[in-house]
Amino acid sequence: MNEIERLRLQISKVDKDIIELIAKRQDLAKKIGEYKKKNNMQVYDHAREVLLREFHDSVSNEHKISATMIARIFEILIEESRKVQSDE
Ligand SMILES: O=C(O)C(=O)C[C@]1(C(=O)O)C=C[C@@H](O)C=C1
Repeated sequence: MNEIERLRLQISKVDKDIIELIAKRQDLAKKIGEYKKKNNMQVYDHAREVLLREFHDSVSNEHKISATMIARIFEILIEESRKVQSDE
């Protein structure tokens, strides 16, 4: 295997980890959705989303990667959580 093949194999493994972690996140969001339903809580929680944004910015900065890029990714993930919770 040459260098680019080795690197591409590593990228595929990382992508698999990312997908598995996204599935785990969605599962947790579903459980939160059930809790919210039982306790008559709204799906959208602005304060929590503000806190998450600060947390994601801080972790992005620690790793010296674009906080804007990470914010865009989490926008999609959190939108999906809200969708999953509203579908229940
Ligand atoms: O923490 C919650 O209350 C969630 O429902 C999870 C989550 C998220 O995906 O992180 C989703 C929707 C809320 O507006 C805030 C956060």
